[in-house]
Amino acid sequence: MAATTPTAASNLLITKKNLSSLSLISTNKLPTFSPLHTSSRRQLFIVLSASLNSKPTVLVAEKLGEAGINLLKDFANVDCSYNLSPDELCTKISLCDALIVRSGTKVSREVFESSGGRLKVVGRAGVGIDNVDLAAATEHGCLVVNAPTANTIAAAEHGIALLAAMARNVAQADASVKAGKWQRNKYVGVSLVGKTLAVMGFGKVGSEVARRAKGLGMHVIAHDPYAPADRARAIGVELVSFDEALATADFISLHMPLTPATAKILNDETFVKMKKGVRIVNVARGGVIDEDALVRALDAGIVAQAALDVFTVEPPPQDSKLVQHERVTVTPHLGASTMEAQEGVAIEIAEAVVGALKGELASTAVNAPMVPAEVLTELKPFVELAEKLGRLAVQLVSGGSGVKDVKVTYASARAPDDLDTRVLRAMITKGLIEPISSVFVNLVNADFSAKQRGLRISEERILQDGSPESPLDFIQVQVANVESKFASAISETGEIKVEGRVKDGIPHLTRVGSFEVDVSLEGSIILCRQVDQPGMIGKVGSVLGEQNVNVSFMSVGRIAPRKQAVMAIGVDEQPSKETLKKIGDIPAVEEFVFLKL
Ligand SMILES: NC(=O)c1ccc[n+]([C@@H]2O[C@H](COP(=O)([O-])OP(=O)(O)OC[C@H]3O[C@@H](n4cnc5c(N)ncnc54)[C@H](O)[C@@H]3O)[C@@H](O)[C@H]2O)c1
Ligand SMILES: O=C(O)[C@H](O)COP(=O)(O)O
Repeated sequence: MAATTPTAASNLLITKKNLSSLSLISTNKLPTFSPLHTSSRRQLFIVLSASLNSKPTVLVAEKLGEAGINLLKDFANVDCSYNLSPDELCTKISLCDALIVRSGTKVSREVFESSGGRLKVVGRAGVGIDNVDLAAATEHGCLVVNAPTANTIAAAEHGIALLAAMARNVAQADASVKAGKWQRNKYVGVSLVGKTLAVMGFGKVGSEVARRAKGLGMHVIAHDPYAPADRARAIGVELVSFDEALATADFISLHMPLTPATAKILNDETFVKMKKGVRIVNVARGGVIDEDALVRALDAGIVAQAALDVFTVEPPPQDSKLVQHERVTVTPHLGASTMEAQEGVAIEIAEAVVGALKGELASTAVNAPMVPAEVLTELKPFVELAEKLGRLAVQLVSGGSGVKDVKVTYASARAPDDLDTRVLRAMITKGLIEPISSVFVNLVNADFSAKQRGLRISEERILQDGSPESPLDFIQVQVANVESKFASAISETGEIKVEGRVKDGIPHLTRVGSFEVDVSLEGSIILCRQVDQPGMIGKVGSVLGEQNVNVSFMSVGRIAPRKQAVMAIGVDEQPSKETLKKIGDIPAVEEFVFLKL
């Protein structure tokens, strides 16, 4: 009877029944464990795989500060090609590992599709990522990073510049003088001091604008459904409802991101709720204002003036009524355009892109879990453990049983709030999916890939007594409603169960089904169920030794003496089919499975 069932992951199942001849080999290899054997340990946060061997190529599609370009050049081939048409970008992208843009380049789904899987990182040299199709990036496993802090002050200063320039008609008066006129009465402005400014969006830029406006003697209120009231209070700003902000403000300054919820948030309906003669500044995104409605509100005298740095379509059409309106001051998206901000943004994005290309987890990732460096260092061995448990669990499923329901249990002495499991879940998902598919799973697309495959992953935390020094005691992965090619992997409750711990920084498999084992998760593993009797370790070890397969670790878990036992054997090399057959031929061996890590 044929004994092997090779799967997509080249696993081998040999059951005792299927074996014919028996041959015993003398023991010539003692089981050894080398905790220093780390050569097979893989980079944990691989965002890139192919480019690690050769210099990656970074396409810089918009002007970037020199310091950033130099940083990139130290690590990659840098192609600075500005003003590419969408077609040219799609053509070039298939040769690039990373792309860096500002707000002027649309990184559409077509760009990701055209990349043929090579594009691994998109760096947005700035804050707003509304020009990047994030869903498409995630589906293609492409990390998107931004530079969220370096241009904050520049944007806030530009907001204040527009506020003051608008109030004193600076742009209009300048144009008038240059046209040979001297209209001192026409350009009488309004004062800022004592006026109420409503900051809409109290994030990085909004709070800096608020701080500066207070310095100008303005009464500042803010609307932001997600901002903590104490942060606002700390700089003397009261958080109010949207309607209250509209009803009480003399000036409104917009600082929220463009999202489905904020698109055209200022529209015909909301303009009528404003104080007559309100003045509006927008350095956020053009799309948060219904621009036609703004023209109507200006003409109706509801809005006295507007100062706009951003537009729904950039550049706006030349004959735009809004841009040409005499009470509107415009700048061509200059919020981030200071020498200082552009150098800062360039360095911030170059470091993020190079880090991502090196396989490090970016702290400014937009479409992947952001894990602070110190947390990551602590979680690193558990991340490796998580992926390997996923790999083991899925390889234990017998062909034909679709994996749908996976339960992950994290046992820890830390309070749930102190343990961010997103990275661990992503790596378990990677382990579960990669051995049985051609999909490349990373932190970016793990949840998406699981959903695509109908894989439901539920998570449970067990709060343990003891010191919370280590983030986790053990991780358990259970696959429900499947059969196993290694019957002993099925627990008392009917699921495939594998459990692991980290010992001395090395991930270990510590339970299979109901059997306690202890094998370091390096190289590959043979699980073997046998009748517990003397000499078994030696017999299996000698079969492997004879074939020059190095055993790195061996452990035996048993129900009771002389009853059934499960032996877990770590091997550095992949044993041949003949070797595995010989193991199965050992009389006491009832079933065994070879699992690749
Ligand atoms: N003109 C420029 O050159 C320039 C430069 C920098 C930033 N920006 C833009 O400015 C905006 C703010 O940037 P940031 O760095 O301060 O971002 P941020 O994420 O720090 O702040 C955005 C704030 O908006 C809040 N918000 C979300 N939805 C809201 C809603 N419906 N109503 C009110 N507030 C809401 C968020 O809670 C957050 O506090 C972004 O759109 C960014 O793209 C423009
Ligand atoms: O979102 C941003 O960071 C600003 O809008 C700046 O965009 P820019 O990089 O195109 O100047």
